[in-house]
Amino acid sequence: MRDRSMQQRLMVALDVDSRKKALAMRDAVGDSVGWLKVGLRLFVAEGPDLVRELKWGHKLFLDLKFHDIPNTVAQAIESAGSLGVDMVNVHAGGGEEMLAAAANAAKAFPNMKLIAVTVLTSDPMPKEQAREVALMRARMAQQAGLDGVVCSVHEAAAIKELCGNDFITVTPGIRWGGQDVQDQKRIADPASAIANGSDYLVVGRPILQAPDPAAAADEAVKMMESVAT
Ligand SMILES: O=c1ccn([C@@H]2O[C@H](COP(=O)(O)O)[C@@H](O)[C@H]2O)c(=O)[nH]1
Repeated sequence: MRDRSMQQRLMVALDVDSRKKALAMRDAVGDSVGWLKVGLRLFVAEGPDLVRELKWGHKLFLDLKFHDIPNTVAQAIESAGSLGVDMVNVHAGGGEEMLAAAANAAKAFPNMKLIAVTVLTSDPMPKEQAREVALMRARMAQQAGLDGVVCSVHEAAAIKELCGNDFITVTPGIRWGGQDVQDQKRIADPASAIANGSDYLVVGRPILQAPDPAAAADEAVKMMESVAT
């Protein structure tokens, strides 16, 4: 994946509370990022219509971390697939049967990537333990037929080693230049993310709260490029 342009590997988390703010942020970042991520806040506020509207011009990651009984999650995956999103996720804590049901439902949408959250980047568990759990869940997700995982940069290289380079790693918890860590626990900068095998970097507040969001995204891209082969 290292040959793709770094903008195409950068996802901005649209953690805002209205359609108006989401569209304004999309326009502000423009093609400095390849992906928009819609998470709980925006989806609960604006619903599927906005997801349909946002998916033109950027790739769309629907980050709702489904975690429920297998049948319910499979149905939610079908709904996400019908929305035409490019990526959707479940929480690996839902277990093997839930992951397999999700993967089975996703088969009807071959252009949509299905990934699983391993251990939240905000989880305070010790790093070694987080790594162990993340590796175990990544393997379980792969065996269930998923395309990849959400993990921190600290686990990305080990997951690639265990599951292979084609198994997607999406890494939030990105901070640089002394930025406020906020509620994140396992963080890394954009260059380290690329160096550790992250395929996609998720950046929220460092872009959303920047005086110039496109400049903040460009800064991240520059750091990503500094270690690209
Ligand atoms: O383990 C996880 C899974 C998802 N996220 C999401 O990524 C962004 C990060 O936002 P920042 O403002 O850059 O901290 C946010 O939407 C989370 O819901 C995560 O952080 N960690």
